[in-house]
Amino acid sequence: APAETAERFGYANILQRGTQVRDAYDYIIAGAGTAGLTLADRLTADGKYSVLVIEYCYPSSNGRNFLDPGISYNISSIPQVDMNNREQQVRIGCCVGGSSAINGMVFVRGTKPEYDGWAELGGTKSTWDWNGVLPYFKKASHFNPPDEVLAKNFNITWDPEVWGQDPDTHIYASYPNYEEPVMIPFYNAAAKMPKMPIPKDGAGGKSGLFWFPTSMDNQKYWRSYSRTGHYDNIKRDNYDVITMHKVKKILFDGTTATGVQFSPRDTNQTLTARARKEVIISAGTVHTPQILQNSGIGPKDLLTQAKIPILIELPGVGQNFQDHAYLAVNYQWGNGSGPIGPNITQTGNPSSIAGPNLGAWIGLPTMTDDFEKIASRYEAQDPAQYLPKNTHPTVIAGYKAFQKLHAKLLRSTNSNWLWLPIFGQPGGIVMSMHVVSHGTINIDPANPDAEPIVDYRALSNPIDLDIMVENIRYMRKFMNSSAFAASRPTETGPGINVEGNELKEWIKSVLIPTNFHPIATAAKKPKEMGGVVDEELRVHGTKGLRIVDGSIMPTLPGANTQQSVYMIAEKVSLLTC
Ligand SMILES: Cc1cc2nc3c(=O)[nH]c(=O)nc-3n(C[C@H](O)[C@H](O)[C@H](O)COP(=O)(O)OP(=O)(O)OC[C@H]3O[C@@H](n4cnc5c(N)ncnc54)[C@H](O)[C@@H]3O)c2cc1C
Repeated sequence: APAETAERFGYANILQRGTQVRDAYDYIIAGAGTAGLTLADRLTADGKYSVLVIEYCYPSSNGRNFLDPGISYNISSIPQVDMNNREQQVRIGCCVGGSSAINGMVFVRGTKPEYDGWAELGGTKSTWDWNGVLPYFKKASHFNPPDEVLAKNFNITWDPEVWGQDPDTHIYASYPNYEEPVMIPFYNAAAKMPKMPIPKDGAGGKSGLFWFPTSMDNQKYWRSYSRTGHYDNIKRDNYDVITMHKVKKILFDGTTATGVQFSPRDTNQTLTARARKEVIISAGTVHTPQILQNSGIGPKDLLTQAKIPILIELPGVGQNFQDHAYLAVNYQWGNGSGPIGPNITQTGNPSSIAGPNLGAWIGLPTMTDDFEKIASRYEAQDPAQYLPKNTHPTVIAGYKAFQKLHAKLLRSTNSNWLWLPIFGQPGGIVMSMHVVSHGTINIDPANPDAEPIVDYRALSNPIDLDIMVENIRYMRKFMNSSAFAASRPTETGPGINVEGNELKEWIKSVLIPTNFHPIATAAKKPKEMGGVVDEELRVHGTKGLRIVDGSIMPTLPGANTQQSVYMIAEKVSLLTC
C-alpha cells in the first residue's frame, strides 16, 4: 500500500511524491493549515473515512521564529489609494500548520452580537448565532486555568462554563505564569475608564477589560497550533498528507466535485486524486478564492478576462474581503519613568508572545458620546457608494445587509470596535476590530496561477477613518488617566495637537490595514446576498464541495481570528461525518 512507503516521523503519513497518493480517498482537503488539519484529524479519528491533505508548503516549522520569511508567503497588496499608495505585506503561514504556526497566539473570541450577526446574514434558519457556535468553541480547545497566585495578584478571572477540557482536544488555551507587576496600575487605570465593562471572562461573548489566554501548551510552554494539536503523534493509515504540492483546481462531473488536480510545487506535472465523498478547500482567505476561480467558479467578467470556462457564475468569490486595521500612537513618560507596580515576588520570566495577555475590547458607545452621529452617518450611506465600480448587484445587496448589521453594532456596548492591547508601557497600538471598507482578492487574469491580487481597499469608506480617529482619542483619554499623571505622559506621534483633517492625513500615512486576520472572500451568505457558501459551508450550486477556513466568515469577529477558525472546523466536522 502506498502508505507503507511513506515516511513516519510520528505524524500522519507524509507522502513524498505524488505517485504515493492513492487513487481515491473519501475526503480530499486542500491546505494543511489551521482549519485543514483540524478537520483531517476529526474526520479520520474513528477510522471510518480516509483523508488526503494536500499542502503547498514545507512539512516543518519546528523551532522557527514566526518572523522567519521562510515559513510565510511572499505577497504584497496592490498600492492602497487611500493610504498614500503604500503597499502592504500580506503575511500568511506557509508550512504544515498554516497561519496557526506563525501567529501571535492571542486566543480570543468575538462577542455574542457579533456571532448573532453571522446568523442574521445567513437567513432565518442559520445555526451560526452565539448559542450555535459556543459548543464548538468549547470543543476546539482544552482550557488550562491560570496559576492561582498569579490570578489573585493580577485580578485574572475566568468562567469555566464557557471553556472545554475535552481529553481528545490538544489545542491548549493557557496563561503565562508570569506578569510584570507594572500591569497592576495599568489594569486599575483601564478599569476606572468611564463606562468600562469588566466581564468575568471575555470568552463568554462580552466586551470589556479582561485577561485572555494564549494558544500554548502549559506543560512544555510551547506554541499549541493545528500541527501539534491535530497532526503530530497521530499515526493512522487513513490520514495522508502530501506537502510541497499545490492544488490547482477542482475536478467536476457536471457540478458535482469528484476530485482535485494538483502539481508538485516546482514543476507543472499534472496529478489527480479522486474524492469519493467530498472535496474540502481549506487554503485560507487568500488562496481559497484562487482555487475556486481557477475551477470556473467566480465573477463572470473576471473569468472571461482570464479565459477560464465558467462552470458556475458566483459573483461573491473573492469579494467582501475584510481584515482588522491598526496603528501605533507613540508616547513617552515625561519624567523618564512610568508607574511602579506593587512589590510582588516573581521568579523568572516565562511570559508568552501574546503577553501580557491583557486588553480592553470595547464598543463605540464606551469610547465616545459621538457614537450615534457616526452610526447615523454610516446608516445613511448608499450601499454601493464605496464599493468598487461594477460591483455585482448581489454583492451590493449583501453589503446593504452588512451595513444594517454594523449600524446596529456601532450602537452596541457589546461589540468590540476597538482593541486596546495593554502592555504596561506608554501609548501603543489601537486596533479597529471592524472595518466597513470591503476589499477584493482575485486571480490575476493575465496569470491566474501566480499569487492572487490582494486589494484591502483600506480607508475607501470614510467611516473607517472616523473610527480610527476615535480610537486615537481613546488612547489619549487613557494616557490622561490620573494614575499616570505623575509620570507626565507625552504624545510623540502624531502629537497631542494633531486633530481634524491633519489627524486623518496622519492616519493615511501610517495605517497598517491588516492584523493578518483576512476573512470573507468565500463568505457564508445566501447567493443572492453575494455569498459563496451555504449554512453547511457547501459552495452554492455545487455538490460535494465545501469550504472550511477563515474565508467563510461573513463579518469580522471583534477578536483575533484563530479561535473562530478552529470553531468553524469543529462545527463542520460533525456535518461531514
Ligand atoms: C503573523 C500572523 C499573526 C497572527 N496572530 C494571531 C493571533 O495572535 N491570534 C489569532 O487568533 N489569530 C492570529 N492570526 C490569524 C490566524 O492565525 C488565522 O486567522 C488562521 O490561522 C487562519 O486559518 P486558515 O485555516 O483559514 O488558513 P491557514 O492556517 O493560513 O491555512 C491555509 C493553508 O493552505 C495552504 N494552501 C494555500 N493554497 C494552497 C494550494 N493551492 N494548495 C495546497 N495548499 C494550499 C497554505 O500553505 C496553508 O498551509 C495571525 C495570523 C498571522 C499570519
